[in-house]
Amino acid sequence: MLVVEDLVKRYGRFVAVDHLSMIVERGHVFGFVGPNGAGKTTTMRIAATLLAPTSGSVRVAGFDVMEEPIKVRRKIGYMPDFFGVYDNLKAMEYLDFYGASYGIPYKERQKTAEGLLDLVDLANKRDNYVDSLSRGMKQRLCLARSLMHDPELLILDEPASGMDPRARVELKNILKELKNMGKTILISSHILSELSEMCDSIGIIEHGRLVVSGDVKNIMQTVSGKITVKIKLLGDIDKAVGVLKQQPLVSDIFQEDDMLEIGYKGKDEDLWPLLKTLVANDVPVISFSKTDGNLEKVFMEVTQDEEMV
Ligand SMILES: Nc1ncnc2c1ncn2[C@@H]1O[C@H](COP(=O)(O)OP(=O)(O)OP(=O)(O)O)[C@@H](O)[C@H]1O
Repeated sequence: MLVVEDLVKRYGRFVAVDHLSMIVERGHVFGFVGPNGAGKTTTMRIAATLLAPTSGSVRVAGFDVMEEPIKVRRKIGYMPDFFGVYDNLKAMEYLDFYGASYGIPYKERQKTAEGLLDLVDLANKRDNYVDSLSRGMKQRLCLARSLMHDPELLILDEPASGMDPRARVELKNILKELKNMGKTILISSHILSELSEMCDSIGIIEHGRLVVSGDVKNIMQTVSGKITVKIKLLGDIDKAVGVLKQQPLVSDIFQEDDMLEIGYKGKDEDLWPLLKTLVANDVPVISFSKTDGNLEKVFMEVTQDEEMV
């Protein structure tokens, strides 16, 4: 759905995006993560046809952003990180205004706007002035605005920034619904944990370069080279630790009460022999499960800027 190839953007001599290539598959939610100034907004603005690249290409649904920007704009819904709203309009009028600018007939855009106000949970604010809405509500309205022309690809630049925890959960639910509706979503954040649960794949960007990208689980395994296994025990922790220490594929062992968390350098199919060994040694295992590990650790491993998570 979105193909970025060898993209470069320079501001004078400063390189903001440095030979970046990535692919966002149709129907996927792709998390674009990186510290402040990494080049996320620049990349997204180029994909949204608002900024010209220095070199390289970006294609949306097969259309090049430089060669066919109008066609690209029909395909995308863009929510910028900073946006203005027209304060003398009511929520419904605001969406209607955007619908009209896309040339959507009156009846159709009224129906679409009502549906979108429902989706972003603002139906009860349809006749309130935009100016009077809270920041989180304005953000949701802006998301609804970007959906008025039923785009296939949503480009959301830090949509959760400044939202309180409740608003973030609500945003996650809205994005889930949009994914179920078949939308492709490119969403950025400098907070990895915000994205890890809702994304199919992520790309980590630093200094304009894509440091790592792909399926969330694969990334964690590739980068850290190990999987994490949680083992719950009915006592006899020392015995379990003793047995685990003798296993060559076990790299680290952390203990928390009756739970052990281990780093395991094997593959999925190497896990059952480990469980078998524990049980054969009379270790009282009551649960044994592979977890997704800690994405934050991966983020810190592949980037150098300590302040970002
Ligand atoms: N118009 C501009 N002129 C000069 N430099 C710019 C311009 N726009 C962005 N930059 C620089 O390019 C780099 C990338 O900026 P960008 O906004 O793309 O980063 P970001 O990853 O979106 O960061 P943030 O999370 O802070 O929004 C930054 O160092 C920024 O200062």
